[in-house]
Amino acid sequence: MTSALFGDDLLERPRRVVSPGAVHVPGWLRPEQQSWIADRFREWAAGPVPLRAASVRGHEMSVKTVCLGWHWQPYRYSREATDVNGARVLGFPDWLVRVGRLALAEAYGEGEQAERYTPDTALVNLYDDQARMGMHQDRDEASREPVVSLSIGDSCLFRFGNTETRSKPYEDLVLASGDLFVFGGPSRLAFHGVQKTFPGTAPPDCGIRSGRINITLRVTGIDDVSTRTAGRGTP
Ligand SMILES: O=C(O)CCC(=O)C(=O)O
Ligand SMILES: [Fe+2]
Repeated sequence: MTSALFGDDLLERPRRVVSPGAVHVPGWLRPEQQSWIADRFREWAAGPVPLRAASVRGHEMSVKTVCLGWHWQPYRYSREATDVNGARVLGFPDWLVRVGRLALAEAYGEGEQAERYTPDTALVNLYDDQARMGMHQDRDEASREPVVSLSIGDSCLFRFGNTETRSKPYEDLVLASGDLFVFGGPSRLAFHGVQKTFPGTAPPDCGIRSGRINITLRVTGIDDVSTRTAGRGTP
């Protein structure tokens, strides 16, 4: 009873700086926010670019992804999903920019960095019970602004390592539904991956019954001016 009232689960999983610039905030999204985002996920997955497993060096990833703003494929960003169906990806919604700014303020404190943070792409991943993600760096962005990660649904075992190698030292932590994880600064290029999910752990009110959604907000650092003026005739 009191644990439901006073959130013992959150007391047991305190907010934590995992390494300099990498901050884990358990239970940051409220259940109604999680389930609202899960509804948006279903809209995004409906297209124009469907969820797809990206191919990395000829191997399909076990995770399925849909992108907003810019489409990611190994190892670049484009407006059109040329490796899927050629359609232009959905725009990056304003509310997600706001979420990104709130996330940075939560992780690093209020201030100019949080106010100015303007993510322009989101990689939205869906994990089924077997899916995992090998150790990698997020380094296809020209910008080194932080990555904001939001998790909804089943918990997972997340491995967060160092910037030099895929191997130790690293730390394994559980990312549960509603958790925020931000990595920037000296941890921006840390290797990380998802070892496994824990099927059946999605809370009943999170908006998905099974599986895990992870959203990473990023700043591509792509200068769009060349695209916009490519038609010439600009005075
Ligand atoms: O699912 C996660 O928590 C991490 C996802 C990730 O590392 C990525 O999309 O690059
Ligand atoms: Fe990543």
